[in-house]
Amino acid sequence: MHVIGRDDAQPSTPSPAAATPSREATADSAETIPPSTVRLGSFLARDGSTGAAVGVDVDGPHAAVIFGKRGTGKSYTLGVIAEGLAAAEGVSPVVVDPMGVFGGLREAGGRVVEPSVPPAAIPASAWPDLLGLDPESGAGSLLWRAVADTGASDGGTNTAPDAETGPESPSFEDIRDWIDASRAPDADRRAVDNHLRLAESWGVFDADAPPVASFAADGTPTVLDLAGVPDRAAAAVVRAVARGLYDAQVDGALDRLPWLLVDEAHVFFGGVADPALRTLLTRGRAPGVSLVCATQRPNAVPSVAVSQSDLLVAHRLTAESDVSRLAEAEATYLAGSLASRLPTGTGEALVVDDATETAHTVRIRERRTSHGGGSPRASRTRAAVERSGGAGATEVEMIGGKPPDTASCESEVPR
Ligand SMILES: Nc1ncnc2c1ncn2[C@@H]1O[C@H](COP(=O)(O)OP(=O)(O)OP(=O)(O)O)[C@@H](O)[C@H]1O
Repeated sequence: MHVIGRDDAQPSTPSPAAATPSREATADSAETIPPSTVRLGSFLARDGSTGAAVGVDVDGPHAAVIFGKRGTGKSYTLGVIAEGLAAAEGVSPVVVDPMGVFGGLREAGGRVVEPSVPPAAIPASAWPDLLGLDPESGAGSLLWRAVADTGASDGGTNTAPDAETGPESPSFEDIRDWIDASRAPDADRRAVDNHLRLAESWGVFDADAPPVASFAADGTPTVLDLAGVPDRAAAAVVRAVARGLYDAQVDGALDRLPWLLVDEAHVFFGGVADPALRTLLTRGRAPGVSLVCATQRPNAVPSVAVSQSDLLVAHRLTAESDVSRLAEAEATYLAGSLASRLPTGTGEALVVDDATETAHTVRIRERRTSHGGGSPRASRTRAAVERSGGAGATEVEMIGGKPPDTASCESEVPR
């Protein structure tokens, strides 16, 4: 098997896990999978035939991006990697699932949780931005001071959560009490109260929630189900989890290497989660935290996501701006443009490997667990099949993830 992300000429120091054969090997007896390797697929030749198996190294930490226009297989590929991580030793995958399409990972022993995080997991300085308040306004600075003084962390620079107990987190009630006792103008206090009620309504904060490192504590693949959760609330969870995993790993609180896999990653850059994701991209590999970001909008993720990634998986892209982001990955060792080498079929991808300084076309393997994504088809709804008398239909199902939830729209600040 050709292993991407591992330079065999300069092998990394083998971890204890490296000596253990992957559980994937027993799941797929037709092929022996080297230890600490996730099977990705097979080389794809120009004539459409497939060649030798291709795997991804998971012995060491990596930063990876998966690009592709809608329906080309990004989420599916992210799921393939998650499945492989679920079978590998010494790693703890955590999947951010904004569309509710990774529930099938239960079949690989995973758990799906509706995550809640302690308010302290978001630094006081980020709260005004999170709730849409100008930090320099009266209300914004009041909120900042209230969260800071009631004990929220400073973003993890010196109050990394303990894996067992975590830091003491203020509750919304504590923050409100502080504001009530302050001598701030009534208008500011009312504004902050309204915004706090909005944050409470998201249902993602809980002062008694376990520290976020617990999502990666025991190696069980964890899917953070954020379907139907407003974007800003989901971003708060991603910020808390990305930073929490980083801090826990720096503190040596985890006994496995955490992997954070983020689907629809463009939603999380540019908002409150942005600094934590950038930290993982630029500094995550030193302590051993991996990040995999999948997006259909490469132009909406920062350049640093491409420049810091040692692994790039590109499915079909057509938009000029997205293709130009891909061009940023064109290293001197790659002959010609990446865009001209992009495959066109669903589940096919160009894989650029910085470790071996090569690019290959790969057919991504099929999932062993069910995939919840895909495009709903009117022609395959129950109504359409019943009308046609069921002709040609072997199974009546709605293909796709969770239906859009009206609750997912950002609600207005309650008045
Ligand atoms: N490697 C593959 N092998 C077999 N089928 C695949 C593969 N990749 C994708 N598919 C098929 O293509 C469909 C679309 O894939 P996927 O849901 O990953 O698209 P996507 O690029 O994430 O799209 P979106 O942006 O809409 O989420 C899947 O439901 C699956 O049926």
